[in-house]
Parts: sequence; structure tokens; C-alpha cells
Amino acid sequence: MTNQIHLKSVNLHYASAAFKERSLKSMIASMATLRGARKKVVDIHALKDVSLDIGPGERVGLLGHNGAGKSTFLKMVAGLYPISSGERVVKGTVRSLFDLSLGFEPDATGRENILYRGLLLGLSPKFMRSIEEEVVAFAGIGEFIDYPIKTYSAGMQVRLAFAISTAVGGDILLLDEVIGAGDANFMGKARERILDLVERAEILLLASHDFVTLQSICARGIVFHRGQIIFDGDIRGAVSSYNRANGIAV
Ligand SMILES: Nc1ncnc2c1ncn2[C@@H]1O[C@H](COP(=O)(O)OP(=O)(O)OP(=O)(O)O)[C@@H](O)[C@H]1O
Repeated sequence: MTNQIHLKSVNLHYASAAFKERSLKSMIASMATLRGARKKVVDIHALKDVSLDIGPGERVGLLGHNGAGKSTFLKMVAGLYPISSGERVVKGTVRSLFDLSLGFEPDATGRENILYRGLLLGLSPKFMRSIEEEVVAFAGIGEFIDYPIKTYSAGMQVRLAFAISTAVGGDILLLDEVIGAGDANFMGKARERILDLVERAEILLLASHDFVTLQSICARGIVFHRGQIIFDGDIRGAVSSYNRANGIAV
């Protein structure tokens, strides 16, 4: 099977329900202040008529201003968000580093969580046991690995989550730039490990505001603007297109 991503006229909407009041207090406050003049929140059309094909060996950078649609695009490719219309075909195992700290069981130990998270990623218990020691060594949290996750600091949780999620490569790697994995020493190690995953992946999609990194890793660049693709071509052209769209003189 050839790894590939095929999208045709894809649209994605976020339901306005996500913006509605969450608490009784905020509902009462808004009723008191906006009586009769309440603004109607409409659905957000986050991806508009997106069509493209990405094949084996491609390293693709995603550019765009804050809110342009890059993360939504990655999550749609990962299958986390359903599309409203169009065609989405993704062939190959997908790995991503979204929401690193989601899915931990707080009462279970770090070691037990390595197994649980592996199962969430669709990996077998036998395979997870075979990589357990390597993950433990990379996380570098000492004897805490045998304590419940609820006793961990935020940094320790990120280190363990990162160590698990990056232990196994995939055919298609989706990266959303923010990788604040602990202290400077760990950041260095984390970067190396990501570059290793990048090397091993057959297809890479990398969303970033760091154009130097994008240009050093990616050959192709796609620019998003208000949910639409406004440029799809070589990475240098993509940077120029981004600058033009955002009124940046070069
Ligand atoms: N879970 C969500 N629910 C509702 N709206 C969302 C959600 N996530 C993103 N949006 C909206 O969708 C649009 C695209 O956001 P997205 O996060 O994809 O942009 P981005 O290009 O990744 O931005 P950034 O560079 O800031 O990460 C924005 O208008 C945003 O407010």
C-alpha cells in the first residue's frame, strides 16, 4: 500500500455550541448584560474547499497566521475532526504529538501508563513491553516511574508523555510546532528524537511559524489564510506568499 493523503473539496465547520456559555453564572451574567441585543454565534467555517495530494517522500510545511487553520487541518488529516463535506483519503499509519498529556490514568503508575497509552495508539502489550525500558530511560524521571501519575509535576508528565508518543514512528507524521517538553537539557534531547522520527516517516506535515526550520526540513509549503489554501508549491514560494498575504515587506 502506498502511503498518501488525498483531499478533495474538504470543508470543516466547528459547531457554534463550542462557544456557548458553560456555566449557570456566565449565562445569568450574559442575560443581564445583553438582554435583547444578544449576538448570534454562527458556526466557524475553519477549512474551506481544501484539495490536495501528498505522496511518499514528501516533507510539507504548513504556514499561516494564528487561526488560519493549520492545526484544524492536521487534526482533520489525523481523523480527529470529522469533515462536513468533501473527500478525505489517508493511507498509512498516522502519528502525531497533539495533546501530549491527554489520556493518562492518574491513579496508575508511569509504567502502567506506558502500556495504556500504547494501547490507545493501537500497539500491542507485547510490543509496549519490548520498548518499555527505552521509554523509561528517555523520560528520565527516576524512581517516579513506579509512582502514580498524580504525584508527578507538570514537567514530568510531559516528559513521560513525550517519551511514549515518540518511541514509535509512523508512515505519516503530523507535527504542530509547540513542543515545550521541560527543561533546556530535555528540549535538546526532544529535538533530536523528533528529527529521528522525521527521518523515519515517509510523509511529514509540519505546521510552524519558524520559517528557518521549515525551509531546512521541507521542500513543499502550503499557506493557509482564513481556512483556505492560498499557495501550494515550493517552500520558498510559500514563505513569500505568507509574507504578501500578511502585509510583511521583505
Ligand atoms: N476546538 C475548536 N472549536 C471551535 N473553534 C475552533 C476550535 N479550534 C480552532 N477553532 C477555530 O478555527 C479556526 C482555525 O484555528 P486553528 O487552530 O486551526 O488555526 P492555526 O492556524 O493552527 O492557528 P495557530 O497558528 O494560532 O495555532 C480559528 O478561527 C479558531 O478560532
